Amino acid sequence: MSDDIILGPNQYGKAEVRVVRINRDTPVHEIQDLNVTSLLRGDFADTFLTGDNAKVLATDTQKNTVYAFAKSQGIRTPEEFLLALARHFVEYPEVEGGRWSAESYPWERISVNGSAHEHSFVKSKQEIRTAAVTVEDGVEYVLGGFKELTVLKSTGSEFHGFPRDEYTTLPETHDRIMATDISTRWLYTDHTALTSADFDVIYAQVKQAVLEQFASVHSASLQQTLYAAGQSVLRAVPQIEDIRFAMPNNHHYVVDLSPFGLDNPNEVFEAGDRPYGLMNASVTRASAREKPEAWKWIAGFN
Ligand SMILES: O=c1[nH]c(=O)c2[nH]c(=O)[nH]c2[nH]1
Repeated sequence: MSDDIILGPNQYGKAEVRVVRINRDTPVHEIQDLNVTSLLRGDFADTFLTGDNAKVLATDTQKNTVYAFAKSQGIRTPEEFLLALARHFVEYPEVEGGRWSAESYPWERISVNGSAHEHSFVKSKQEIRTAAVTVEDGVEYVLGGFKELTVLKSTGSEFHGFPRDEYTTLPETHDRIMATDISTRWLYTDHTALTSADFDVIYAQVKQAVLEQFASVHSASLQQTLYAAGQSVLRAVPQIEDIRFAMPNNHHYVVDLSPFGLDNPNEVFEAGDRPYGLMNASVTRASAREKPEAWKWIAGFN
């Protein structure tokens, strides 16, 4: 009896390969600390359908390749490292494309008597940098990004003018705390023209533009702040054509202190945990073709 079940889109590989690369070419060491995932797409139906592994490049081999490339190519930026891996793996005849992605954890030099130490570091997490390279139909797509950049402003945020129905209890506010953990990914238009320095420079430009907008926009909604941040990035960085955000609204509730005979003009808050508002949007150049290939299976951004 035949049925109508088929194998749909698929990929496989090694997730979360933790690689730390020290560059010791001079006494001033450099560190790159990545969490790399390699996922291959291509002529791999056999192993799913029958368990025939003749075409399967083992996930263990993919992991080893990450470590070997960290030595032989070095890691200048996450984006460049992932591009090198992608270009290597697509050389295999059964590999039609794939996704190579990374998180990058920041370390800064320990300061000793006011000087940056040569080989001692302290983890300096404000945010986690992310990168992803996708190859589909011979085209490379490069996403930069970061996640978990936690920000708060203690005034300069309002929320009112929303419709009220029988379930609405939220009071209108003209002064509130606004707080969020910014996650963003952006698509490079022409990554082939970028050098490693540019990837780092653009990363810093994006982060600065996003932070500046968060601080300086007098916000009528978190959605407005999100769009302003995206607009500012696209104006500042011509190499980016699409930037997407996920922003939870980390609510802060004014505590009612009147039972204790105390007033509370936005000074004491209960930091909410769950539930939280959640804003997702992409901000793009109207002239740019949509590129769903770059975003497919990027959780929360597609
Ligand atoms: O910035 C906000 N946007 C909303 O859509 C919303 N909804 C809500 O309850 N509070 C807020 N705040």
